[in-house]
Amino acid sequence: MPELLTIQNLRVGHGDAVVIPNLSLRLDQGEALAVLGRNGVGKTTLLDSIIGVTRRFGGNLSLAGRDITRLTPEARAHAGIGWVPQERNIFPSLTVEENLTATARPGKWDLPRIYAMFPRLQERRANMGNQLSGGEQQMLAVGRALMLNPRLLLLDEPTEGLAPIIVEQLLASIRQIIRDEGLATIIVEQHARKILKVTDRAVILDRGEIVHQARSDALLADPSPLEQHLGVIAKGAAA
Ligand SMILES: Nc1ncnc2c1ncn2[C@@H]1O[C@H](COP(=O)(O)OP(=O)(O)OP(=O)(O)O)[C@@H](O)[C@H]1O
Repeated sequence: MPELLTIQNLRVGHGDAVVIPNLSLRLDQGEALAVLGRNGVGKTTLLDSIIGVTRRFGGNLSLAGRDITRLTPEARAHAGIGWVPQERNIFPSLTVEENLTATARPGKWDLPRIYAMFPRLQERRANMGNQLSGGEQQMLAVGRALMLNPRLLLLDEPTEGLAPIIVEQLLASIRQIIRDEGLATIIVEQHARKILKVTDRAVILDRGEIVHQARSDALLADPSPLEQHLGVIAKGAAA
């Protein structure tokens, strides 16, 4: 598969603090990557650096062969990076449908497809953003990112704070986006074992560095690196 995202010797952080000292990573077209690690190791900072909202001290990024290192977040979105932030950032005073269409761009992901994937959003299409449950907000955040018709989708802890049945529904939708639609995706997730069933490959971060990388099926077959690097988190997520 041709290369989609290439990160070379990236050094980023916030203010004067370097969170990721020197990270290189490659994602192929259509590939799904899980980013795992304990709290505070820099997973969100990695996603933030791909959308361009961190302070960069060095290194570069390219998307489908185009250098995006110096592009603004808006220009990166235009270049094809869709982002679902941890906070979801739903527009509270817009309806579900307005949230979906406000930033949409033409392509195969349109309202009928989003509603087919998330029938609940169609039922709630006239409700305001601030009238939604956590699960509905997360579906809306994913739907809105897809409506940008991105070539790369970034998901930051999509299942955080959701009830177990909603987590399963959302993971099924994410699996469909990855497996059936072939959309290249990077997912930060605390439910390590659940997300490994959806992704092709995983990296484990510790203090801003990749300390382990493997195919997801290999990590599921031998989860000892999860236990070594994630400790109680991996065990807690085993169910
Ligand atoms: N906007 C910010 N300003 C200053 N420091 C920040 C900011 N965002 C994150 N940090 C710091 O950067 C480090 C990495 O945080 P980050 O959120 O990337 O980790 P994480 O692995 O995503 O953790 P979590 O699972 O808790 O979200 C932490 O020490 C955090 O306090």
